[in-house]
Amino acid sequence: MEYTKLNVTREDGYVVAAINNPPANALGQPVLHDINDLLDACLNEAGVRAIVITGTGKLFSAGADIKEFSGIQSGDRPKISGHDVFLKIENYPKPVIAAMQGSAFGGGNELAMSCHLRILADSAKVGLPEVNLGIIPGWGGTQRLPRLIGKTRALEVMLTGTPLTAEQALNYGLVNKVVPAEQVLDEAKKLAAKLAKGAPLAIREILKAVTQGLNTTIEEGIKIEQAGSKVVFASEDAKEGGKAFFEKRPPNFKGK
Ligand SMILES: C/C=C/C(=O)SCCNC(=O)CCNC(=O)[C@H](O)C(C)(C)COP(=O)(O)OP(=O)(O)OC[C@H]1O[C@@H](n2cnc3c(N)ncnc32)[C@H](O)[C@@H]1OP(=O)(O)O
Repeated sequence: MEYTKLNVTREDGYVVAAINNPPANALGQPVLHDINDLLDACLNEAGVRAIVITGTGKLFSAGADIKEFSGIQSGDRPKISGHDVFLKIENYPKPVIAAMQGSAFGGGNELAMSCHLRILADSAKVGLPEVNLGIIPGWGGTQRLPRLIGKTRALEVMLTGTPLTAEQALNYGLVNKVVPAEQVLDEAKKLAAKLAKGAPLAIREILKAVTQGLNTTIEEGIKIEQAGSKVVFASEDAKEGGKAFFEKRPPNFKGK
C-alpha cells in the first residue's frame, strides 16, 4: 500500500503510522485517505494486532486543514470526512494507540480521542480551539471529550478554546500516560508490543463491549458483554490461556 502523507513502518505484531504533512500535520484529505487506507489494509492482516498513530515534527496535528475550509481542495479522490475515519478507528477490532509526541488541536485532538489509548508528551497541549475560528469541533469533539473527561471540564475546553496542559489531560483521564516527548513513541511501541501478544479475540470483544456499551443502556451493554464472553469462551485461545496458566508458561494466542 502506498501512502503519501504517512510514514508507515512494520514492527513485530503492530504497525506505526507517522503523519507527515508539514508544517502542522493538518488533517487534509490526503492524510484522512491515507489513515483510512491503512485501517482497511490492516483490518484482516492477522500479523497486525495493533496500530500506533503518531506525528512527525513538533505537532501531533493542528487539526483539519484550514486551507481546505476556504475551498482549496487538494487531491482528486472523493471527499472523506474525519467522522468516517474516526468512527472506523473507534470501532476498530484492534487497539489503535495515539502516540502524541506534540500538541494536538481541533481535529488532531479529535483523531486522538477516537483512538483507544493515548500517550502524551509532557510539553504538549491538547485542545479544541474551534470556537476561536467561529466554528465548533466538527469531528466528534463535542461527543467524545465529555465522555472522556466529563461535561463540566469539556465545556470549559470547548467554550473558551483554552487547551489542556499534559498534566491536566492526565489528571482528567484524557490520556493514559504522560512522558517526555522523545519517549512518547517508545512508550507507545512498548504498549503496542504488549497488546500484540494478547489474545486477539478477547481484545476485540473488550473493545467492542466497551465502545458500544458506553453508547447504550447498562442492560444492553451487558448483553454485548455476554455475547463477547460466549465467543471467547468457545475459542482455542481460551483453552490455550487456561493451559498456559497451569503449565506456568506464557500463552501463545493465535486469534482462533
Ligand atoms: C472538524 C475539525 C476542525 C478543525 O480541526 S479546525 C482547526 C483547529 N485547529 C486550530 O485552530 C489550530 C490552528 N493552529 C494554531 O493554532 C497554531 O498553528 C499552532 C498552535 C498549532 C502552532 O502555532 P505556531 O507554532 O505559532 O505555528 P504557526 O505559525 O501558527 O503555524 C505553522 C504553520 O502551520 C500552518 N497551520 C497551523 N495550523 C494549521 C491548520 N489547522 N491547517 C492548515 N495549516 C495550519 C500555519 O498556517 C503556518 O503555516 P506557514 O508556516 O505557511 O505560515
